[in-house]
Amino acid sequence: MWINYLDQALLLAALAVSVNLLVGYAGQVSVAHAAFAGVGGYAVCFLAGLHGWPYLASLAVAVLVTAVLGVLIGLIALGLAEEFLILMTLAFSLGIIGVLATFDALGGVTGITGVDGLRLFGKELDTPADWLIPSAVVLALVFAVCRRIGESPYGQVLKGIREDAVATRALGKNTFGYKIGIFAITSGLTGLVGGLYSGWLGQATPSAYGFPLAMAVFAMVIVGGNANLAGSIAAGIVLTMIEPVLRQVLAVQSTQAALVQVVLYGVLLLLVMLVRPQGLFPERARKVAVPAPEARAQASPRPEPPARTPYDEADVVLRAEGLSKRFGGITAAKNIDLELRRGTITALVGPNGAGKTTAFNLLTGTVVPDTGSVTLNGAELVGMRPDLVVRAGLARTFQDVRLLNRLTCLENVMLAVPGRPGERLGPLFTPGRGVSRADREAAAEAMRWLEFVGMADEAATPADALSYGQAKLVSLARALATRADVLLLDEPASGVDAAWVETMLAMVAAVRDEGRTVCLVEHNLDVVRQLADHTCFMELGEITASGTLDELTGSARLAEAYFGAQ
Ligand SMILES: Nc1ncnc2c1ncn2[C@@H]1O[C@H](COP(=O)(O)OP(=O)(O)OP(=O)(O)O)[C@@H](O)[C@H]1O
Repeated sequence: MWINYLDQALLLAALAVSVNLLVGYAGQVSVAHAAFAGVGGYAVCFLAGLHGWPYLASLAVAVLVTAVLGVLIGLIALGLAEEFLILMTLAFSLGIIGVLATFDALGGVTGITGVDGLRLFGKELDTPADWLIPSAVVLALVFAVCRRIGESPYGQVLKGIREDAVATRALGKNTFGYKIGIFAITSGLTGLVGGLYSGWLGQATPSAYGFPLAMAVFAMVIVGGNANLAGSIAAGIVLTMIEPVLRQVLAVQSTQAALVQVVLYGVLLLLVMLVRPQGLFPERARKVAVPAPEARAQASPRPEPPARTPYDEADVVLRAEGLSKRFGGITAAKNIDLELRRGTITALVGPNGAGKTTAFNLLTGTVVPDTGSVTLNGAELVGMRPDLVVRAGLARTFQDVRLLNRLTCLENVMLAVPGRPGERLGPLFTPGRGVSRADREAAAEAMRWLEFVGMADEAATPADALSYGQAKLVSLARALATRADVLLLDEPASGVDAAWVETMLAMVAAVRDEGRTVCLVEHNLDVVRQLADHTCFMELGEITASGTLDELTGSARLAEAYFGAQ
């Protein structure tokens, strides 16, 4: 009796672990995963139960079918905002269960029942005790896979997506690809668990995989703690055991016990969300070790700054021609021509709403222009995904900083370091030390950029504990760590307290002295005067004047329209 419940607890815990990888790490809330488990369960009962397939082969099909289903549904649902994702996956979950219940071959509304005689490795799975080891092995396997992914550079990218998908994409990550990938992996894992669950139940029925199961799994994830896989196991086992304890220990009737269990799930969920929204166990923060000073020194020493070339003689690195963008009736960008020259700083100035941030969005591919072209070292960027634009060598910072709050400063910057093998699944599951070695090197490189901006002492500090000025410096380090040649800095000094402005100015000048090309949007003309080699004036989406700041401020029209008010 108790062993039977333990089997169930282990399998539900495995479901909770896989859903936690999706919800807790990647922040993608899916209600469809209980239904994916149902697809796995039906696949096994249909193939092994009704058609005599070997159990292992039918489990493999269950994993494959649910992973493919995950990709298909992910492609439709994951482009949506998070609140719509919940609704969309709820709709898919109802649809999947509804479709399964319509096929006569799958037993219609009663499902496939009376499945027995399943065998694994020659052993018949008959009694609850027979299911204990397969259930424990599946839980261990799901835990190992989810932990490997979650606590790796891949998992760091997932957490980045959870914190701020736009900022993570601006660090060169294909966020949509990662979302599809993790949706498919967790779907496949739930399909596997469903295959075991239905085998253990001896049936696959629409009611077993409906909304109550989805809620039970959510309760386990939330009570156990987001991104805490061990917490999900503990919560999975404890919550599943409520019903048997009510029945066996407190002698509550079985139908009442099931009802009380559902009510308790609800109460627990409410309590946890009100009192401890992060779950009973906090997020299991992966400790990225702060590199020792020797390790940092070895990480690609900075080359001597090249001698500076006068602005007019410097090569054009980035050229925008005829960029235009309308949003409904608003012309946010009109025929913008812009040249950024190697090793120089260009400033974009102009009144609020002039289109400066839009210009950055158009250059980086965040917004697709209606017309025009952008070339970086001769290569066309228009039409390229924003993460590929970063990889091509054009990175940006944001006016509102957009650090990944629950990640440390070091993790924020590490995430920008390109080419980490642990961000791909293949190397993660290949034996060898390549992933951890590359990770140590990335940490040393990230540390070098934190040192560069004077933030090395805050490496282990979560980003949300920084002052605004510190956060802007870390965001600069993060842009530098992308190794992009051209940096677009959106108001690097705005909102920064006086104590940090000088540091920020020195940093931006140092970035130029390294030979990188900078374009900055800035309202503070003192900052522009100190930094910019060239200034473009924007109004109503157009660049209407350019030259040195003194030339622009000398224009009577501009002085009256804008500079006079400064
Ligand atoms: N996604 C969008 N949808 C609709 N309108 C937009 C969008 N993005 C920008 N705009 C509009 O385009 C115009 C230019 O905005 P933008 O933010 O680029 O100006 P800005 O010069 O950066 O302003 P600020 O100095 O205040 O940051 C504004 O009228 C703005 O409302």
